[in-house]
This record gives sequence, structure tokens and C-alpha cells, in this order.
Amino acid sequence: MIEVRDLHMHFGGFRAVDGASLTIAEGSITGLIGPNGAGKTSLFNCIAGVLTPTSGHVLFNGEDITGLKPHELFHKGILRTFQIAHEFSTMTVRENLMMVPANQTGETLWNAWFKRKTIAAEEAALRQKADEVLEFLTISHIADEKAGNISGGQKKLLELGRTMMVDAKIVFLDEVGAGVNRTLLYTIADAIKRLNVERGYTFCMIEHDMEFIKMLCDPVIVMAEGKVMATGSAEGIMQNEEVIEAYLGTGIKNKEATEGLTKDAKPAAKKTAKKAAVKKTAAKKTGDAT
Ligand SMILES: Nc1ncnc2c1ncn2[C@@H]1O[C@H](COP(=O)(O)OP(=O)(O)OP(=O)(O)O)[C@@H](O)[C@H]1O
Repeated sequence: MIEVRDLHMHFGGFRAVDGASLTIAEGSITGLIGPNGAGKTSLFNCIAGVLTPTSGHVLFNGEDITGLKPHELFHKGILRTFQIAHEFSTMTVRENLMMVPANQTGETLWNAWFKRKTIAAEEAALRQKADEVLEFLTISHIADEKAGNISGGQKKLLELGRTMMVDAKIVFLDEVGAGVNRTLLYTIADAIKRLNVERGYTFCMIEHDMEFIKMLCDPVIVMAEGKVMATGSAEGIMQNEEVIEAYLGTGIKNKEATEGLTKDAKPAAKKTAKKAAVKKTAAKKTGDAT
């Protein structure tokens, strides 16, 4: 379980995360949504060690992990994927997977010369594991493709596959569904669901696509202006007036998210909400100094 307590991430005088508290329960697929600029990525980066928070705490099963670096969190099974998949483009898909586990014997020149048998055995085991991962993700057919040549959606699957090469406990997914065609989106959703149910992975995912959120996430946490404004089921969140207002107020760029969250809102209510939220944002930007 991850517990975030009163987390702040300030950039100069601007409070990107402004006292966020939330829980990611073990075994859940927790969605993190909110309008553009709500602070979701900053919060993710604080939890995953990419940023050191200005204040507040992140606990993992009761242990304070605030400020630990990504490699330290990696060894605890806490991994973060990025919005833009980070693959080694000139290596094959299989080789990309085989690169993930740390502390391989062949990593030093000395061992490469004198421990050849051990290295060969390790490589064979890694190759087998990589092939199992590819099969699980239904992308065995691209094992020998250069990673730079595969589609954006396949890169997202590869990113997910890399988390399977180590014993991941909690995986933070940053817009894993963004820019992916519908068919591949269902493959990704299916892989996430199976990793959750069959292998006990916990997920926390930032997503703008409400259909994707509805397919997978319970609970859904909504952030606005650096704070958690609501937590609940996807259906409940989509009916929540406050949430609808928050989305309208910031002129959200993502069409699907806006449609999903605002289709029931009345036109007059939309106008008032937009004015109120714009005022609130302006006040926040001018009134804060840290
Ligand atoms: N390194 C930084 N320096 C200054 N301001 C930053 C920095 N990173 C983020 N911000 C600001 O913090 C606010 C929150 O950004 P963040 O990326 O966390 O939001 P988000 O909810 O992930 O948005 P989106 O959905 O658009 O990706 C934004 O106003 C952004 O401009």
C-alpha cells in the first residue's frame, strides 16, 4: 500500500502539488485523473523518486520512502513508466526486455572472460523469461524487431513488459493509453487486468481517456489545483458536480475526457462553473509565495 500524506511540490512560488493526501490500496488499479495542470504528473514524480517533494510524506507499507531515488524504489518493486516509452531503439524488442534486470554477472569485463558458463546460463534464463513476457503480452511476433521500428502502442506494451522482467509490486503508468489505437488499447487493458488479477500487481495510472478508466480503475482519484478533490468509482466520479466543474474551469484539451465528464452538465451550470474555476486559478497563481 502507498500512502501519500500532505504532499507539496512547489516550483518557485507555484504549488503544482498543494497538500495532496491519498491511498493506493494493495491489489487495486487506481486511476488518477484531473484537468491539465492539476498536478498529476508532479505527484507521480514525487512518489516515484523523480522529484523530491517540497514537503509531505510517501509511505510504502508503512515505511517512509519519501525522497528515495528511482533505482532505490526499483529494488523495492516500485516502478514508473513514462508517457513517452523509453526504449533502446537499435536493440530488438527481446533484447530490450533482457536489459532490465540489474546485477547480471556479465556486466564486467573480468566476468565476461572468466565466468562464461555462468553468463551463458543467465542469458538463457533471461531469454526464456523475455519470451514468456512477450507471449503474455501477445507480441511474440515482434521479438526480433528493432524497438525503434515498432508502433507507439507496441512500445507501450514493451514498457509494460519491462516491468514484468523484475518483481514489480506497484507500477505507475503515465497515460499508457495515449495515442494508441482502439484494438491495441484493449490489448493493453487486458494485460493490465491480467497482471493485476493473476500476478497481484498494483497499478496507479494517470489517464485522460475515461473509457479506459472505466474499463480498469477502481477507485478513481480526481486531482484539481494540486489537491485531491474526490475519490470514488468511475461512474460516481463522472456524476460528481464538483469534478465536472473542475474540468470545465480549466479548458481541458482532451476531448474524450471532457465528453465523458460533461455530457450531463447543463449549459448554464457550465458557464458559472467555468467562471468560478478561472477566478480560482488566477487567485492561486497570484496569491502564493513559498
Ligand atoms: N519543472 C517545473 N517547473 C515549473 N512548473 C512546473 C514544472 N513541472 C510542472 N509545472 C507546473 O505545475 C503544474 C502541474 O503540472 P503537472 O504536469 O503535474 O500537471 P498534470 O496534471 O500532469 O497535467 P497534464 O494532464 O496536462 O499532463 C502545471 O501548471 C505545470 O506548468
